[in-house]
Amino acid sequence: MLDTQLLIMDRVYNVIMERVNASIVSYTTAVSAGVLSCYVGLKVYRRQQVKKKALKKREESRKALQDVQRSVAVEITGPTANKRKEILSLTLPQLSQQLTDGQLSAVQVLQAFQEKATAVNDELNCLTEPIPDALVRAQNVDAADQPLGLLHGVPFSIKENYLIKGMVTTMGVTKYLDTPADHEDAVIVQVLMKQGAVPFVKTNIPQTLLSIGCSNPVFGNTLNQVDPTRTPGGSSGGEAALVKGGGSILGFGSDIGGSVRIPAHFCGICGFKPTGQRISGRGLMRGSPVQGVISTPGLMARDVDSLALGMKALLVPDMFQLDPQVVPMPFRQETYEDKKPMRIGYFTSLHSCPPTPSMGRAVTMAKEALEKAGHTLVAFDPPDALRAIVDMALRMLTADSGRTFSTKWLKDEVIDEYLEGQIYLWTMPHYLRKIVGFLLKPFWPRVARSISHRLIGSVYDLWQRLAERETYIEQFVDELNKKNIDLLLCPALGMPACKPEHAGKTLVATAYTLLFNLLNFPAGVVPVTTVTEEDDRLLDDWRGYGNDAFDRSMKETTKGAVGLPVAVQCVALPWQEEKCLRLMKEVETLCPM
Ligand SMILES: CCCCCCCC/C=C\CCCCCCCC(=O)NCCS(=O)(=O)O
Repeated sequence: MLDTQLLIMDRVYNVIMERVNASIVSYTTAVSAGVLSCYVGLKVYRRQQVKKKALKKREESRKALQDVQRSVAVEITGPTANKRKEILSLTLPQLSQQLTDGQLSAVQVLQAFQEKATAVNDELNCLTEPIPDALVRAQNVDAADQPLGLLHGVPFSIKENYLIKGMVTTMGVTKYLDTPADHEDAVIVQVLMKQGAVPFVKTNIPQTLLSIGCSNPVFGNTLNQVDPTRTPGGSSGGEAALVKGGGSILGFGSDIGGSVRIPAHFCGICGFKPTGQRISGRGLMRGSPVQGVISTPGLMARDVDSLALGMKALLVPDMFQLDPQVVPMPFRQETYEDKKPMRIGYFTSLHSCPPTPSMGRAVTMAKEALEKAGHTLVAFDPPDALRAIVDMALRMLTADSGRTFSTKWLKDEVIDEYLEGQIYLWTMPHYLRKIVGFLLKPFWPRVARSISHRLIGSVYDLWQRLAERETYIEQFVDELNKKNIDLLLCPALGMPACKPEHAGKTLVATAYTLLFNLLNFPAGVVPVTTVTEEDDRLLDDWRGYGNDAFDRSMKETTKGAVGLPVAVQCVALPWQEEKCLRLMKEVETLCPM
């Protein structure tokens, strides 16, 4: 009897447990499915909200730009239109002279540039927003009893990452759309305004600023006027596109790996980045607070004299007071105007990153012209460039394993279509870098090396890298001294303007610009030629470093670039901005475009 009872109880227990188990499984499945769909739903919802927010801002900025455009519209054939054409054809020194003499008014000049800038924007999408009180500022300049400074009444444009009180600064990231700058304008803007200049528009950038393209989910993609299927470059791409289109006479950007020089070269204008702390970077939002690769503001214009005047206007006591970290050294006009023959080092290629054919040809062209003009050109081979670019610069740029990207800038953001692949390069985990590097090494050693480079794992590691950089700078300077040279002429980049979809795959081309951020030398680019049919033919046999993935992307994007501008790069020793600009001016004079 007891046995039967036990058996029945056992069966009942089993039946109950089976049911309980079954319901636990279905309950757990249901809960997990619920949690998962809530998570996915929330993600999708958040994404939509981010997209909506971005589109709302884009629409607002489009309307604000249209309002400006309407407010300055005039009869195309009337006298005002003719005067505006005349204003737009002047160089910066001519324009500031005529404003100072009272031949032109600040309002008249501002309106000419507002009309042109908005027209260029209709074509290229290079502007982000108009600066709201530009007209009032121009009116105040006109009301002054005497000229206010070197740039009395000159309108200028700034990259989106320059803070302007009351305006948002986003770097193409929507989480910053709700926080307009409440403090003060960037120091550069303050100093230029004290010199009588009028900031009037902000220009487009790539999301996060660490790209050589110019696209972001808030303001969209900017086009290159010379070939709209190509990018104007980055990160100061909107600025270069605007200056090239004639919508601004003086533009300001920032540069940690070439962001002023690359877009200037892609668009066919002049661009200059000084030594870090020669001009103030205070009030600029940065893509990365990296150590050892120096980010600095820079200038863009159609000619070198305009860059020199821009520098002169900045290097004044107002700047040294507003930012005491800036070296208080005024512009040395006599060095810029010096006529003594120069001794210049040159190279047409870095062994670790050979440029596509037009880039080396441009250097040879400028070298021969300089020699003919009486200067001495000496071959120079930058020491250990691959180690400098990969083991020092790239390693320091990715020192935080991409955490600034993934947690600070891009968490819960829509990532720009042209940035997606590149983000992976910054954020790839160390173990994966090692595996990918190991697999690629036998076929593409350079690609393997730049992917699998060791991340910086400790403060000790960081100190070692910073010390290595110091030693490298000394080694580089020693090599220059041995040859008795303090100026360099070299390719502006590894290739002419690329297509936006190739911007992330051709970063290797930045070896030429990044090197001088690592060294912290002043450097600028001047257009000297355009890509020819012959350059395009030579490209067919071009293999670069070893026809690896980097070379193939550079080749693919360079194919068909006939007619695109090609610049050379001029470089000087730290604090020798005036010498660098002098070499740029000489190249510009000897190789007119
Ligand atoms: C010779 C071998 C090369 C190996 C591969 C190197 C790959 C290079 C990878 C990355 C280079 C980073 C360049 C990033 C573009 C920089 C754009 C820029 O300057 N942005 C400005 C940011 S700022 O904070 O406003 O200054």
